[in-house]
Amino acid sequence: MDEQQRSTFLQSASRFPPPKGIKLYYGTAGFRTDASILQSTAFRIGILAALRSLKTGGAVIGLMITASHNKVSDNGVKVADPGGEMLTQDWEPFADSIANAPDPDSLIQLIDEFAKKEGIPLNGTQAAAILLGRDTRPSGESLVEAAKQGICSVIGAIVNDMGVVTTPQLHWMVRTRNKDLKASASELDYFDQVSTSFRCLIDLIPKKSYHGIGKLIVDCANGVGGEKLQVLKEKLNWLDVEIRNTGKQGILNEQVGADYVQKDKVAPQGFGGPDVGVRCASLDGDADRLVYFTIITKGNNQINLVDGDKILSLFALFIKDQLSILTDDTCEYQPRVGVVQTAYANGASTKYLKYLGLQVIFTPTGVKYLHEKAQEYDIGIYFEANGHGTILFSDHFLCWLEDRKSTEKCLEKKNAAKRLWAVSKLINQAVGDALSGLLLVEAILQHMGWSVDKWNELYHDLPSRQVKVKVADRTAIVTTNAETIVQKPPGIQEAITALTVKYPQGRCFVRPSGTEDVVRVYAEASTQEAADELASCVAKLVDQFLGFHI
Ligand SMILES: CC(=O)N[C@H]1[C@@H](OP(=O)(O)O)O[C@H](CO)[C@@H](O)[C@@H]1O
Ligand SMILES: [Mg+2]
Repeated sequence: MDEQQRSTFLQSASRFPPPKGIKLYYGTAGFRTDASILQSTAFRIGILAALRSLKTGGAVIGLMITASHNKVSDNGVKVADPGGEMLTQDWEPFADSIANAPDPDSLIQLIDEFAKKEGIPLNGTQAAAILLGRDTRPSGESLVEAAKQGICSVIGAIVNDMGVVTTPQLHWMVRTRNKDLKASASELDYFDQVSTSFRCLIDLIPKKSYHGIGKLIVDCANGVGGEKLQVLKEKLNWLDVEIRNTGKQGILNEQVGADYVQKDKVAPQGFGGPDVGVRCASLDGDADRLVYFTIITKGNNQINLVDGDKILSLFALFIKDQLSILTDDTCEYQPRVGVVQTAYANGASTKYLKYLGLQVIFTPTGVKYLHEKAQEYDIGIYFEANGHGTILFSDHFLCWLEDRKSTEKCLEKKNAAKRLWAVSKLINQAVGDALSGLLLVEAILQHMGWSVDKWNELYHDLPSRQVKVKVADRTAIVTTNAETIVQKPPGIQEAITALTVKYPQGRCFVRPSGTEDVVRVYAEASTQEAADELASCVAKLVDQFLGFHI
């Protein structure tokens, strides 16, 4: 790096000392911790984002300040790569090392070495471009400022602050700008694209099968999703949607939102007796997760949960139906469809998807793994049970589809092509997006004329239980086979298997969490009592092998 660059780094880095005695990690979803200790991380990851842009030939890179479904006092920093996907895993060790560099000199040395190794020019000759966004957390503003200072300390870097946006909106903007350099890819463009493609799907519903499906109530986790869904509601003149928990009164993610509803299997705050039987949905704090539910009876907040696995099944079914209208065995080109899940997917969902004739693949937990796998297909559909997921379409498939859409003579086939095209425009192909996912669910339910109960009947979830175990060192557990088998410490897998085979339809696995200091235990069996018992026995086993007493 040249002298001017070195002195610019030195001056700005001295204003952002790292927190003492704390080690930070770029985990499953970027850095995430108490907001009060993130200033230096935001600054340093600002630098990283600018370097990433330089490395990718000046492509637009995203930097999002959010801690998703965590409590309001937390915050986080994560980076979006040129395709709108998560930062490449190769750069995570560099992110860790600069976040933890003890002083400006060691920080500059790390940057210098890394830039040399990666062949990144640090002499101001090339421009870097960064899009910045944040969720509604009060700490967001000052962290955005810190990130801006980091970005601007790389000479020639340009930063564009998009303000308060959902995480998927920022990823979408990054992807769209890089795909089409002329595209403005503003928030308005996002709303235009999703509302136009949603309307297109509704207009393509065969009139004879059209039935109204009634009101929808959406819990917005008191986060950013509330104000954005309001924009869509107005744009679509969508009268049958009621938006709750918009953050005007309640606290972000406190007993509200998709994570709370999915993990605790209860209705969020602000929902009750009058909502029994109504189709309800929950977004998380930064609107990248979505689940549906219905309240079962008045007087308690028990719900029927319609989770990410069921959203995945609905999408897969619709796509398969449209593809089978469009192609037959004589077709030269047979698009490859892949469905990607993790071990947390309910066994009944996997069985259903296989019964549909679809190829189901498993990856380790974490969107980056699922997304990467889904990219290998013409149509790759992925979801985590917690409601994060999307559909990816290959360029080759989209070219073929565009041609079919315009040249197809048969109206039924032409309409199927138009529907798939609209899905590719509506769904956010950068990351899971609760708002575009919600519109796709709504369009498909209307297309099918299905109630939420009918949808939920696609298959019956196997009873399951998830528990967490605190251990001395969770990294002592090493897994393989998409986290379903424990390799280390020796002996534990044999003991888990011996317990699991005692339960009809039993399935159980353990893995260290990537976001919390715990080991997670997941168990499934034919009854709830059996699933609970299996989970609790295996949790005891984990404690015996790894607990604090050894
Ligand atoms: C069981 C579970 O829900 N795990 C979540 C959770 O990861 P853990 O590594 O299990 O802590 O947070 C990740 C990031 O949000 C999400 O991708 C993942 O699905
Ligand atoms: Mg989230």
